[in-house]
Amino acid sequence: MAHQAGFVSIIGKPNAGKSTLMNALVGEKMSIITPKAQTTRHRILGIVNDENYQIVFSDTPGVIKPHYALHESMMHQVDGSIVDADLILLVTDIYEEYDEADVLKKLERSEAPLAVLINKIDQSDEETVKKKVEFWQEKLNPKAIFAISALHGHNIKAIMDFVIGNLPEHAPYYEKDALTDRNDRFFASEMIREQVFKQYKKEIPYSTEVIVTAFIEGEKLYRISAEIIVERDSQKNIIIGKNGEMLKIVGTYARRSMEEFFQQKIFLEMFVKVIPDWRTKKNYLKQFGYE
Ligand SMILES: Nc1nc2c(ncn2[C@@H]2O[C@H](COP(=O)(O)OP(=O)(O)OP(=O)(O)O)[C@@H](O)[C@H]2O)c(=O)[nH]1
Repeated sequence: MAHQAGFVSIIGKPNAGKSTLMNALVGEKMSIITPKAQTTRHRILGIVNDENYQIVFSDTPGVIKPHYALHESMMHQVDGSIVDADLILLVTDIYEEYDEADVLKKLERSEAPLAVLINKIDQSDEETVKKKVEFWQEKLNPKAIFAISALHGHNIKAIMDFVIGNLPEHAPYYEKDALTDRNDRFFASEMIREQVFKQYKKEIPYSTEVIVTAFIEGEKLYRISAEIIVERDSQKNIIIGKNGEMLKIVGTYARRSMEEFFQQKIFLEMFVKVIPDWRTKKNYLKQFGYE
């Protein structure tokens, strides 16, 4: 049998459940998940390997109208993943009020086969699901529609079967033992960012970036140093919290996630640094890995 391989892009609005789906499909925690919109800032590859196929999933930032340079970079990554796609999975939230115009506009650029995934059906009822299926059938006439719960793993197998059934014949794009294109430093910084999104309110998560400055793999433990970057002194104080309590909480949870992910004891130290308006400055964005 000829080997199959292809790029499968997971696209949708913020908070639709793209990262949750990606992790469910890949069977590993590749992407961080939080209840807040715009958690994902980079395109992240999650690779599923089998003797006969290689599926390269892309988790992407939620589609928004860009308000500053960071958003522009995020949307470029979405565009790139649509151009590359052999197959597109459009993730929609069952509660979304049919306003997917921005996403649909982006999809116009692609001729790749499309499946619409109606997510979070665990929070819904049969009648609503049926109406949504009819809506998408009418609107896009996609190759397939699945009603799913990414969180509860409902219908994930059906999506996998669909993907494998529509994967082109191709040699593998990555080594057959590769899981992702990202390195350990990236995942460490994402696990800190996940806690920043979970522990702080309002604009703090959106004003924050995390950079891992040292990652030393000792025999007994990994020593990880990171900078939490914010835009203003007032934000720095909030991140640190009274007597450093908030930063301690972030560190504790992030360290636990890292210990699970790396299967290693972790020593984590973090520093908070102010870079005024980093989100709008191309030179900093480049330095932080946004193209
Ligand atoms: N009830 C329910 N919640 C879900 C489901 N899938 C995802 N969620 C929740 O929806 C929220 C957003 O999930 P994510 O996977 O981070 O969404 P995303 O589309 O990657 O979000 P962005 O990074 O903003 O683009 C989280 O709180 C998830 O737990 C689902 O099937 N059912």
